[in-house]
Amino acid sequence: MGAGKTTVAGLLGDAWDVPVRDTDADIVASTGREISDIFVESGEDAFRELEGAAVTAALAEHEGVLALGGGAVMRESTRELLAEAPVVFLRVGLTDAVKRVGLGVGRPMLLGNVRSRIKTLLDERTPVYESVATHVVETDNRTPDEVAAEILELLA
Ligand SMILES: Nc1ncnc2c1ncn2[C@@H]1O[C@H](COP(=O)(O)OP(=O)(O)OP(=O)(O)O)[C@@H](O)[C@H]1O
Ligand SMILES: O=C(O)C1=C[C@@H](O)[C@@H](O)[C@H](O)C1
Ligand SMILES: [Mg+2]
Repeated sequence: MGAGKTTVAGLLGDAWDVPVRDTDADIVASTGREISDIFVESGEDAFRELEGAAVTAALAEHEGVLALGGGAVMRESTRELLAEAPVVFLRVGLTDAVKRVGLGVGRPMLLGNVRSRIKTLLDERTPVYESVATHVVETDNRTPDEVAAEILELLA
């Protein structure tokens, strides 16, 4: 969270002139509920089921750029589906992530102490992100435009 997946996906879509999808936005659109409401009302497991279905649908239907939710690749079936595609891991360090998410509003996985929650998630997830990625791009101290420019070069 705060790596810039949604932001950078939009820039790549503009640069390549291709459609962009975002699994978080797809879940909100298909359920008519905000992500934080899904977590509160139905729990994380229910959200992860919806997310798995959203990734499956997007990878089947969509040609363009797909931004995933920050926890999507923790699901094995999602990792398997992604094996067919170039996958860019936008790396963000703790300090920049904390600055970018602010109080973490609308990000239920950050409830409590935002800094400590981000540290825990980064520690748990970084090895998984690295295992799924075909490309790793550093985002600390770089603007979204600079990040997108590197990806355009990597995937040219
Ligand atoms: N490289 C960057 N430098 C500074 N701010 C950034 C950068 N990338 C994104 N941001 C800002 O950080 C915030 C979070 O970005 P964004 O929503 O794109 O992250 P995300 O990875 O999609 O997060 P989530 O996993 O919660 O969906 C936004 O306010 C965005 O403008
Ligand atoms: O990192 C996570 O687990 C999440 C990231 C967001 O993109 C949303 O998918 C949701 O807030 C959960
Ligand atoms: Mg996002």
